[in-house]
Amino acid sequence: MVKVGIIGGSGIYNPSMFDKVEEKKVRTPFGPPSDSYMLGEIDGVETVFLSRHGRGHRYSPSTLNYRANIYGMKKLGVTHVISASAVGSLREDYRPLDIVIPDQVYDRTCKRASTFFDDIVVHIGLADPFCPELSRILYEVSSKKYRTHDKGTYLCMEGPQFSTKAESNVYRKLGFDVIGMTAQPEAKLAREAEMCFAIIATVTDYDVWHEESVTISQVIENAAKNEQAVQDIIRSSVKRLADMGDCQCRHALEGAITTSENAIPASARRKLRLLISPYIKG
Ligand SMILES: CSC[C@H]1O[C@H](OP(=O)(O)O)[C@H](O)[C@@H]1O
Ligand SMILES: Nc1ncnc2[nH]cnc12
Repeated sequence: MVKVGIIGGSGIYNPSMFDKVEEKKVRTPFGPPSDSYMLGEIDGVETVFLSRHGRGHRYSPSTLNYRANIYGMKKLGVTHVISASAVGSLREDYRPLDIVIPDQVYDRTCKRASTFFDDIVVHIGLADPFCPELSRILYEVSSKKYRTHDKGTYLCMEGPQFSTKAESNVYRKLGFDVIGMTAQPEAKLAREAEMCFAIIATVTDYDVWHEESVTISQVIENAAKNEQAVQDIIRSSVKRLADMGDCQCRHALEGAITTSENAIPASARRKLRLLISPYIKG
């Protein structure tokens, strides 16, 4: 059974693409998520929405609780997560208001808890950090109506300040395509939680290699201009996800739990049961 989670980023705070909405608070062993989850459905498929930064945009990319947000999705039975994100462009041909479905990410964050597994040792594979199948569906749906790029490397910076011109130019020279502040550790955690995860990125600006400066009002204004497009892409993709077959992402922990079963403390078993129970007896 498919259940689709949607994480709304800057400029996307409401699940107005849902048919009916019920609000649910979720408790997690990692603390509180950014907000309540909104439960609903799209064309008969169960859906869950969470505002990444919380209502009123209360949490910055460095302070928001990624572990709680992703754990909450897992606890609600979500199998596929679509993240909506605002990004700056690092190349001329990825223009403001274009849509990008990134296929790679380069992690430059340094202040964030980026694994569920502090109490046991788990090494998952992350060579392809975004689910290729989910990304393909998002691209196919989006490109029918909107100017869409099917790949790109997302440079995830710590923030919350925007880049300097020197940094922006270095990122371009290194071949990165778009820049944002939230793709990691979200993608890592979704993989650890064995959920398919992909990003619909809206280009809001050309970052500072091209412009004199980037301002938050410019980002929010352009993200809001594309809100209807993002909601439309999600609505049209959900039905197709219901037909998506099994996927490697859903088995990411197979063979990845390195700590011997008999060395896993009872407290860790309790805390991590939701994530590791298919692989651990008792
Ligand atoms: C609001 S300006 C910078 C902010 O926007 C993006 O957030 P999100 O990915 O949640 O749309 C970017 O990553 C920064 O966090
Ligand atoms: N230029 C930029 N840098 C970092 N994050 C962003 N989000 C949107 N535009 C951005």
